[in-house]
Amino acid sequence: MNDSSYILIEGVAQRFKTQRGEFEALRQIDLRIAKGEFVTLIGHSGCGKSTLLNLIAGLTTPTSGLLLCAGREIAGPGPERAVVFQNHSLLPWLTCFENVHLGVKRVFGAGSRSAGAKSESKAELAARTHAALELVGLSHAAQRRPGEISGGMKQRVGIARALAMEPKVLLLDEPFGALDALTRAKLQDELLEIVVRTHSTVVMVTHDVDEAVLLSDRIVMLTNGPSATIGEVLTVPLARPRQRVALADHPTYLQCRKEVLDFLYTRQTHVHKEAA
Ligand SMILES: Nc1ncnc2c1ncn2[C@@H]1O[C@H](COP(=O)(O)OP(=O)(O)OP(=O)(O)O)[C@@H](O)[C@H]1O
Repeated sequence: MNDSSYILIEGVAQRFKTQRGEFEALRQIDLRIAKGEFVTLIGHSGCGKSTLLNLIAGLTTPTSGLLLCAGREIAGPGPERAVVFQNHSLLPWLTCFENVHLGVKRVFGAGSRSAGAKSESKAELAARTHAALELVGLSHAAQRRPGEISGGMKQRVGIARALAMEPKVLLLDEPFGALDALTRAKLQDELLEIVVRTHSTVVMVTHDVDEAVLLSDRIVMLTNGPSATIGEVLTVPLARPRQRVALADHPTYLQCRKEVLDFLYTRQTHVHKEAA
């Protein structure tokens, strides 16, 4: 393993058994993601973006092919790979603090550390939890429950929970999909800052071309399913830190945007057959 193939995906295919027989969602996926890189997966609805992200998360195993993270086979979920879903999946009866703390305890608490690593004290676990909530600007809402905060705040708690576990890889499945445009823009900006601070490797599923260009080092464009594969990979040569307003009429930004739109709406028109 070297830093340029921190996540290595080779010859991956995913087939599902359905009532109408076997359905091939993904075929021949080959991708190397460097340490610290921000990669987005984009493609039409149902092409297999979440299927690929779930494979990297270790939530599913491929029908064929190989996935490695830091040189080790991905054989299941692991604390080095945290996932944030669109529906933020918080436990409604716990406060924001407790929701984040739960993840922190699982990774750093008593009995959870790998051999040789010392489990942390109660005070240390609480400090980690507070720090994560602060990172996403939610210290003031620590004692509130999910039902008492907005959708954007819930999503920030989900991100705080993932970040608090200090994952090497952050996997985001349309984390801002359910939010209004302004909240979405604010969270994208926060994510940009957090990623710079934490040097995380990020793989993010999105439908949003502007989001992909603004956030990514590379955009992986998937062909339509069934049997989707990687159609094109676009490198976004924009310097960081990136400012959305300054980029809005930047020629490189506009060119990248055009290339992704061309791929999606000229080279991949949306004809998709759902699995049974
Ligand atoms: N467990 C499963 N069994 C059968 N088919 C499945 C299963 N999971 C996903 N599929 C099918 O695989 C294809 C890819 O699904 P996936 O959810 O990965 O797409 P997606 O690109 O993330 O879609 P969207 O953008 O709409 O969220 C779809 O046709 C879906 O119906």
